Amino acid sequence: MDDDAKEQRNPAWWGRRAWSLLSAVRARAPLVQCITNLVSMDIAANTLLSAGASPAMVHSLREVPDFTPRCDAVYINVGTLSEDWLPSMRAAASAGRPWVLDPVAAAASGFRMEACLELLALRPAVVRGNASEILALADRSIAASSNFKGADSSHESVNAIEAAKVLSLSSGAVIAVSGAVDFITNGEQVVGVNNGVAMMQKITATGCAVTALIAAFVAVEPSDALVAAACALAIFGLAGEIGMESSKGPCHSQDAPH
Ligand SMILES: Nc1ncnc2c1ncn2[C@@H]1O[C@H](COP(=O)(O)OP(=O)(O)OP(=O)(O)O)[C@@H](O)[C@H]1O
Ligand SMILES: Cc1ncsc1CCO
Ligand SMILES: [Mg+2]
Repeated sequence: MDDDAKEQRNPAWWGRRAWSLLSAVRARAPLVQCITNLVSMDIAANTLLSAGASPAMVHSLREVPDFTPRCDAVYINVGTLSEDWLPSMRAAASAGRPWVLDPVAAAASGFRMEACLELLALRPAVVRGNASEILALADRSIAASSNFKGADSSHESVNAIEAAKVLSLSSGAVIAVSGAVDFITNGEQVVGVNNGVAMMQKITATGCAVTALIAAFVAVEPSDALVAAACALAIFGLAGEIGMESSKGPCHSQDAPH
């Protein structure tokens, strides 16, 4: 192992990298075009703004030729995919900007799976999904799994590490699997991020929001998507930990005041 790889095993190195990339986002305010699902638009835009980036929810095919080349990164999310939006996704992914894919519920239908695989062939810098989504992209037979939960994961992230490595090597993208521990791989190295709180699964589109943040980090560190993705996931997880300290979380019916 060379000196740089040894240094990367040091948690202090990761802390410094995460802080320096967040500082770069704040200083440069990268413009991130988001073609994302209707559920996630607010939380993704607010996540980008809170980190210092500039979000733009621009999804018309007619705007892509003018707008996408001016962006620092592109974020594409298939959560509420329709036939109308797929051409915009294809065009924005092909515009020569670094881009990041969120394959929400990839196994939900043949249409969605084909769209994800087609987009994957357009060379995203990073794909961030939950364990079920990454497993399904790596092996379509997982799509037939009986405990399929749509946009939610029915698998643990640790059980998708090998699939993520295979998918990374076959696609050329860095693959990030979110969960109790987030795992990020370029097919050889695997980095684990242990931040976050379980409550984040109970807020819709937190996964979509962190993928948007990954796009902002890729915008300021396009030459090292593995580090960009891992640092974005760590910062987002830390934000969740800080939020947990001041929040009581969602109110279940048995806890509600009578
Ligand atoms: N058990 C857990 N403990 C700590 N953090 C978690 C846990 N589960 C998820 N997270 C964090 O929550 C965020 C969203 O990850 P998750 O895997 O739930 O995404 P997702 O299923 O794609 O979400 P969505 O589709 O709602 O956007 C990530 O930052 C992840 O690290
Ligand atoms: C609930 C849901 N359905 C489609 S996208 C989305 C947001 C979480 O992925
Ligand atoms: Mg998701």
